[in-house]
Amino acid sequence: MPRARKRRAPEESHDEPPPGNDSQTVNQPSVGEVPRFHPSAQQLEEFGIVLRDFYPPEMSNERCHAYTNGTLLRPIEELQQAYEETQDERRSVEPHRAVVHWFKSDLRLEDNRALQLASQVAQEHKIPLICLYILSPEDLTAHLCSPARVDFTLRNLRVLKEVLGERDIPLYMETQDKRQAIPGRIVELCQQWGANHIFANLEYEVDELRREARLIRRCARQGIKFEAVHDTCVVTPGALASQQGNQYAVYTPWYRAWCTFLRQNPENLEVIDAPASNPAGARKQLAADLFASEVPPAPSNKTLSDEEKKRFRTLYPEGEESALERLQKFLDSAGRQYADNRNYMEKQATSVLSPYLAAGVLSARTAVSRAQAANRHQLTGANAGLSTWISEVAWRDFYRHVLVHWPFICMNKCFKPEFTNVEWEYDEETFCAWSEGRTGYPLVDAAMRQLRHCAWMHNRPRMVVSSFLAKDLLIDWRRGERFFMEHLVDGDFASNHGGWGFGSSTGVDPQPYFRIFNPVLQSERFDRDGEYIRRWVPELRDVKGAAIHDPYHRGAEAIAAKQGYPRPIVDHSASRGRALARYKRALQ
Ligand SMILES: Cc1cc2nc3c(=O)[nH]c(=O)nc-3n(C[C@H](O)[C@H](O)[C@H](O)COP(=O)(O)OP(=O)(O)OC[C@H]3O[C@@H](n4cnc5c(N)ncnc54)[C@H](O)[C@@H]3O)c2cc1C
Repeated sequence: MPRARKRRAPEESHDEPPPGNDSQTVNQPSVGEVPRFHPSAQQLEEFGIVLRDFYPPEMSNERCHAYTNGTLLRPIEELQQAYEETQDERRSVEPHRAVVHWFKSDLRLEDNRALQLASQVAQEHKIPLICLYILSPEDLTAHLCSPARVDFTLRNLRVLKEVLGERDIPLYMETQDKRQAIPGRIVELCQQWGANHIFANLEYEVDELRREARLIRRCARQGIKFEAVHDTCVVTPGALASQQGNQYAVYTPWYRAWCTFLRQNPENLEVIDAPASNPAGARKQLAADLFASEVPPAPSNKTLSDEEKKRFRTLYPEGEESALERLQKFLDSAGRQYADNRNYMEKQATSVLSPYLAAGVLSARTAVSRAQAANRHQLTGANAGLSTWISEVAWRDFYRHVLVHWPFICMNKCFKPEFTNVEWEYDEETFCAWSEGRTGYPLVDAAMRQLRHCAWMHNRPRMVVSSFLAKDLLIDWRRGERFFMEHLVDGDFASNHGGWGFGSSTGVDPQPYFRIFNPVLQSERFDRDGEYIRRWVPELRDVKGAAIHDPYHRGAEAIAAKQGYPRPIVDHSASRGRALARYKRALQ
């Protein structure tokens, strides 16, 4: 972890309630030398992009640069500072009656670093391990967690409780309505259980890093040692630097460095053991209500219908056993042809492991380690399919490394802040047509309907629909980013932001903004026979041949119109010209 330098902690906390919902604060110059708010802040609030119940208005581009050039302290550095400030108190803490592991998005027993560390302390001191999960409806709302993702989490908690119980380890679960109350509640529970040690795996989003920094201090004041450790990435953020010592902003050289690092430090791919069972007497020693704890219900704004629950259970069965089985099956079969097939939507050629990786039911380390073993112990070379798949899992690491170094991307800003100056359209009707799959572009519509039905979408159309929203419709892409999070079962901040940065050309991708996907050509290339479209757009089921990709211009107008399929809402070449002009103007 980088050492924290003495710098200013930012005045605005992404975690604290905003200083008042006062639109007059927007556009005001800042206290100090860095302007606080961006001129379009009000618009972003009205279009539902910045959630002002939780966050301050959109920050100025100057503040983003202040994070980049190191004037403002990054959240990971605030965390490091908390560790340094409390090291004396922490050093003197001795284990007491129990050790706690706090589960967040690491819902598994196998290959879980913090859980194993907690287990080791418990075993060494012959005291029981207690596991904890806190559901925060406010966090789920602030972080735009989809009902499908909440349901998946709750289903996995049920399995976790069972498998932990087999090891006499209790999983205590509760709901905390106010997310600000979580650190205090954790301290309270540790005191109640006589636990002086608590472990958790780090999450790299801004709210979480700042919460953990506060928790380190709060615990230390109470004689409790809180350890938040790196686990979710195969290679820890900050471990890779360019020759100039900088964080990489481009994937290809970063990926080369990632492979080199793993070859030189193969222990990073060693899978970690599951926790040992609690001592035989743990069930008697611990309060009975710990073992009787029930999985909390989904908050009312995150519930699914019974039909949806059933559907998602079939599509994404819960539990790490299911995840490992899916992984192995993929590596043994489709994974070997992944390089050739992965872009074809109808081939089912990808692993669909993203829900498991996002919720931490499967660790990225296990995924890469097993793929490497299947690939004759190579990260690259040997089988092209498996090598390409490893490089895709690496994207997940890459976007987390980017998030840690440029934390403002987690605050409704893009990696290239100058692109927040693009004059976006804030048109609700057009946005609805896109989100409901009524744009008249069959591939876009099929993909959006797949998302609504499966809470998941294949990667290729994710790229197409994000580009379509940002470029063809010129709608502020951050609304699309939000919509994805609110609907995806695999919603993951870093990967989603990275994907939207790619689609809207506002992110780390080095390609210039004038790369604009043509949705019809993409459809012809990656859904050659139109099977994907026919599956998700029933209005076009009877359309034959190439007309499926663009029915109104290829002689299938009568069928499309009869079935009520909409005409294209924009003309691609005209909207392309409009996008190029707007992007160019923003940069000028
Ligand atoms: C606009 C947009 C939004 C996206 N939002 C998310 C998101 O919220 N959550 C998410 O997990 N992925 C997201 N992705 C990345 C990617 O589309 C999904 O990870 C992938 O489609 C999941 O399917 P799979 O598990 O079959 O992937 P596979 O092709 O089997 O890949 C294996 C794993 O590698 C990782 N991975 C693969 N491609 C990427 C990528 N481009 N970026 C980051 N990780 C990747 C995922 O964890 C995935 O499960 C997004 C991509 C775009 C373009």
